[in-house]
Amino acid sequence: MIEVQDLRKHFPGPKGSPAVRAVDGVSWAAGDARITGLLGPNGAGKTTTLRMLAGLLPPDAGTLHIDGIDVAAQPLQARARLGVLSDARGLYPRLTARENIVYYGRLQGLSDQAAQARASALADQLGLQPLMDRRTDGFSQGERMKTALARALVHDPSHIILDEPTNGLDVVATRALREVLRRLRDEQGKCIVFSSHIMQEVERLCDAVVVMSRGRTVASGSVDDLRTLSGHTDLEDAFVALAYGDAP
Ligand SMILES: Nc1ncnc2c1ncn2[C@@H]1O[C@H](COP(=O)(O)OP(=O)(O)OP(=O)(O)O)[C@@H](O)[C@H]1O
Repeated sequence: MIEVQDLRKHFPGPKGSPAVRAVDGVSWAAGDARITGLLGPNGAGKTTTLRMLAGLLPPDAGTLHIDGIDVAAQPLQARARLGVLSDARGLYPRLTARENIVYYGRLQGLSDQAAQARASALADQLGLQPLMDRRTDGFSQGERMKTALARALVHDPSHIILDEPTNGLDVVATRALREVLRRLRDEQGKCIVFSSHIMQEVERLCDAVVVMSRGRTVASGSVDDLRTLSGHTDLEDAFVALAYGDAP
């Protein structure tokens, strides 16, 4: 389970301007064996929230817990339970897909043998086999995403966070990713959180949705709860009403 409580992060604004309130009082919880969507328009604070959860950025205030472990107080223990697929993907272009995955496994404390075995198992699971011994330089967006996902899963984390994972993916790759995430939820009980700005995408996959806007949590619940809360049956209308208030 992931719990985020009254999280805040401000960045200094350009000279003479007020600080950017990237995250300004965000609270939510994501349960095990569930897929939770962090839904918000551009600049809502989703990436900043996920970066703090991953221990990559210190919060100004608030707390983050993974299975009750305080990310600030015990970052290594928290990190061990977390698989992170960042927006940037961050693969080493001169290494093959296999080497990228194994290297990360080694960083996570796996033996070489265990990391190699995990890489092969994940390659089967994600349909990566034909790519495993190619350098990732020149990989397509979908190939990069699959490799980065395998790398995020190499240490078999119980929690997985994904920042806009379908960015740049075609419809087939998007469907394949959805299927993988469903299997991780249903067969392995993983706690999965992913960010998106597309309501329809969240509807197809998520058990629970947290709507963020301007650095705050503005609504949370099931997709049906959000429809009821906003008074709109059309999902796009519901999202616009919740995220932008009275905007068109
Ligand atoms: N390092 C930084 N320095 C200054 N401002 C930042 C920094 N990182 C993020 N911001 C600002 O914080 C706000 C929230 O950004 P964030 O990337 O978290 O939003 P997001 O919801 O992930 O948006 P998107 O969907 O466009 O990726 C934005 O206004 C952004 O410009």
